[in-house]
Amino acid sequence: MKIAIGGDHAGFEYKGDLVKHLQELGHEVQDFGPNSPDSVDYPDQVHPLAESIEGGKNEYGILICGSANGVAITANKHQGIRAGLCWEVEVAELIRLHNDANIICIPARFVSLEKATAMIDTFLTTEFEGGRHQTRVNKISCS
Ligand SMILES: O=C(CO)[C@H](O)[C@H](O)[C@H](O)COP(=O)(O)O
Repeated sequence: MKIAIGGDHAGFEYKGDLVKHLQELGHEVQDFGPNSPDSVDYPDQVHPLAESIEGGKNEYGILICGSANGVAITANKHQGIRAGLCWEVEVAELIRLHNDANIICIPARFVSLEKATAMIDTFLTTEFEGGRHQTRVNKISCS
């Protein structure tokens, strides 16, 4: 799978380990940064990552920062994005199962690397359920 990953300085430490994990699983990973732990502004990484998914270059995205709220708010400004904030593995399953999310947002300051990894594995292996949920997803866009 083609996967985009990015976030801000608060997620930098986890991002390196997650890239390695995804590559070991055979995924093609595009890293949108940051490339150091120096403080950055998360929209600078989120917008190009979201555009790469809207344009079809990547299938799914992983955004990782401190609380995951800023990256989620920013990503969801894009019409073709459904970004879900996850803090439990079951939530990572539900954003795919019920919401057809194409980006998972991970709060690095509030979950362990092990949980972040498990959430990503679940996110990438869960299919959208469709049915009543497709009706709801179709109503999300408001413009
Ligand atoms: O919401 C956020 C960005 O998506 C995060 O919580 C940021 O990582 C956080 O706001 C960064 O705070 P800092 O004090 O500048 O490290």
